[in-house]
Amino acid sequence: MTQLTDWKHVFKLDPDKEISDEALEKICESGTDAIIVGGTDHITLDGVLDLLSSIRRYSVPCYLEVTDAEVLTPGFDGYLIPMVLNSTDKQWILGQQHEAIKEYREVMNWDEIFMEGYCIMNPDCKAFKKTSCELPLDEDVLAYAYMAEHVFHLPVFYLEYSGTYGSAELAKKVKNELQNTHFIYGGGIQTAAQAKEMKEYADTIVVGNSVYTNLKEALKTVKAVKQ
Ligand SMILES: CC(C)=CCC/C(C)=C/CC/C(C)=C/CC/C(C)=C/CC/C(C)=C/CC/C(C)=C/CC/C(C)=C/COP(=O)(O)OP(=O)(O)O
Ligand SMILES: O=P(O)(O)OC[C@@H](O)CO
Ligand SMILES: [Mg+2]
Repeated sequence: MTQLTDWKHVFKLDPDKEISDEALEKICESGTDAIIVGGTDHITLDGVLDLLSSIRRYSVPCYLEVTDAEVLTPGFDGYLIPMVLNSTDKQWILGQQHEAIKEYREVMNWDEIFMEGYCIMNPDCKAFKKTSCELPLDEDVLAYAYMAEHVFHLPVFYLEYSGTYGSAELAKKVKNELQNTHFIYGGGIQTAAQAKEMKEYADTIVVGNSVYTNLKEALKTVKAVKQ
């Protein structure tokens, strides 16, 4: 199975959104490196389990991005745990994680768990509002990337523009800041050209909403970064 550090392209599917069997087949058979199941709002255990069982018809690796401890469930190939570095509220950096660790530490297998240092850059997205983020300047983002690698030794730094296409110039600067921490970019990728541009700098690009709005174009992003 492809390791997270080898991922070039992933699709992120939201258990709160409808997807047809036909669309799911195209996504899972697209050649993407993995599917991440995750979202910010209305994430229920039933929704997560339904999506997991549909994805399990295919061989693509499937990871859960844990945004609510209530939906933690076995059966995924791996678990991604966000820490929102530009949140102004400690609960989204360490607090929720701390509470969950008290409950789950006995069953935590660190070979399949990856902490993600998030920097959320779109003030209009749900995750930015929910986690009371402040919009960082470029120099702040670079300092967060530096902290992710050298202070917290996080396996992943995630530059998140959910819902809007971000700055490739900033992504380039972030890449230059990271040597060991894996760099994920996500947000607003709708076309092959955008996927290619961000993949110049990010180790992995994530395509989310556009699978629900223009699947045909979204599928082209896979080939664009794998050539
Ligand atoms: C039982 C079992 C199998 C256990 C396995 C062991 C295990 C994995 C234990 C984990 C324990 C642990 C530390 C859990 C953490 C729990 C937790 C709730 C952490 C907080 C995470 C967090 C900071 C969430 C905030 C929201 C956030 C950052 C979401 C990230 C995803 C994101 C930005 C989505 C984009 O928004 P989207 O929803 O797509 O927006 P649209 O709908 O507008 O598109
Ligand atoms: O939905 P989009 O904007 O593609 O963003 C993907 C992902 O980074 C969301 O967490
Ligand atoms: Mg989404």
